[in-house]
Amino acid sequence: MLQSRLAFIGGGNMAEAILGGLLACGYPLSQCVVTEPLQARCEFLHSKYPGLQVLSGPQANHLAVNGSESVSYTAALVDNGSVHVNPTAGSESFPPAEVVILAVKPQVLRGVVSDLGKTLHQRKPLVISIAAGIETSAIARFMAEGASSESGSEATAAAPVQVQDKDLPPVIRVMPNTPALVNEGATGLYATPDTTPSQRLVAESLLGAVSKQVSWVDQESLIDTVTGISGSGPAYFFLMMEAMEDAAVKLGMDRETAKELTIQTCLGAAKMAQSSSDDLKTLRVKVTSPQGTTDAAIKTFERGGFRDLVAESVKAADSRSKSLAVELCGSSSKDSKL
Ligand SMILES: O=C(O)[C@@H]1CCC=N1
Repeated sequence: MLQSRLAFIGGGNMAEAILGGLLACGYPLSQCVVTEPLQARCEFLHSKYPGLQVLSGPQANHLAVNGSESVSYTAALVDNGSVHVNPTAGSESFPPAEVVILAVKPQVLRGVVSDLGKTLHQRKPLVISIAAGIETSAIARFMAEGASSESGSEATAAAPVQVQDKDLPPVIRVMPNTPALVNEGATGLYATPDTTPSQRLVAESLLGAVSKQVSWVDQESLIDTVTGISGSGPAYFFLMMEAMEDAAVKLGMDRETAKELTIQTCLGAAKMAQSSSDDLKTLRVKVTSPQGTTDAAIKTFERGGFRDLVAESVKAADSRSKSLAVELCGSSSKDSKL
């Protein structure tokens, strides 16, 4: 696998899932740095991944992207006083990041990217965003705001943008899902036209480390649909499993047995769907004997408007992803169909 120097901005669950998957595939720990504002989370990451560079404090993101020589790194620690690092890595220098993975919540992305604007503009790493809803054009705008501002730390909508788009780092927007935590993720990716094939390959192999399915979409608005299907999708299946478990309990089964049978049924159905040459409808019909038990259940689902409800729910997630862009960024990309 390609072994670019990686900076994870944000050390939450998805960052950890990607990092953990990469390390499990043999990606060198020394090529990764994570920034994380919460001290308890830093300590957790330190203890789970001994030797991992975990930076915290106001300069952490800049250090992670810029890298540091041994001397200035130590000086930065002393001068700043609030950058905490894994002591085992404290005496090492580390190079600038070639890939920056934005793994912070969409609500704080603007501040983080704007603050990093000058550094990103100078270093031009490949930027990969996993933030739901935030479009690549908005990320470019935040970088430009930060790169153009005097301090590089103030994000205001009115900041004059002097930096040209062509001078900004390329951005790839991805939507993984939480099964990445168990190496079973499904990820959608969208690359802006200024990314190169080798940058796309880097993104694909990084996300591929924790995803069994990696799919590119050619319109950015389809990332919102990826969110509606696979990003949010695990929750739909958990809801279905909860409902099945509750139904069996109501019929007199103990909860543990109901849970185990439900989970294995879900897993078995998914494995059959994945390995069979039959399409999903054929697989369903094959379980459904005419006038039998499954037929009774499926007819009840259909009468209750199950398909319309699912379509409406996926559309609601897709629409929410699009409206997040407007709420948090004040505008949407050209190809969004709002
Ligand atoms: O619910 C959310 O906003 C995020 C995006 C995809 C999964 N969870």
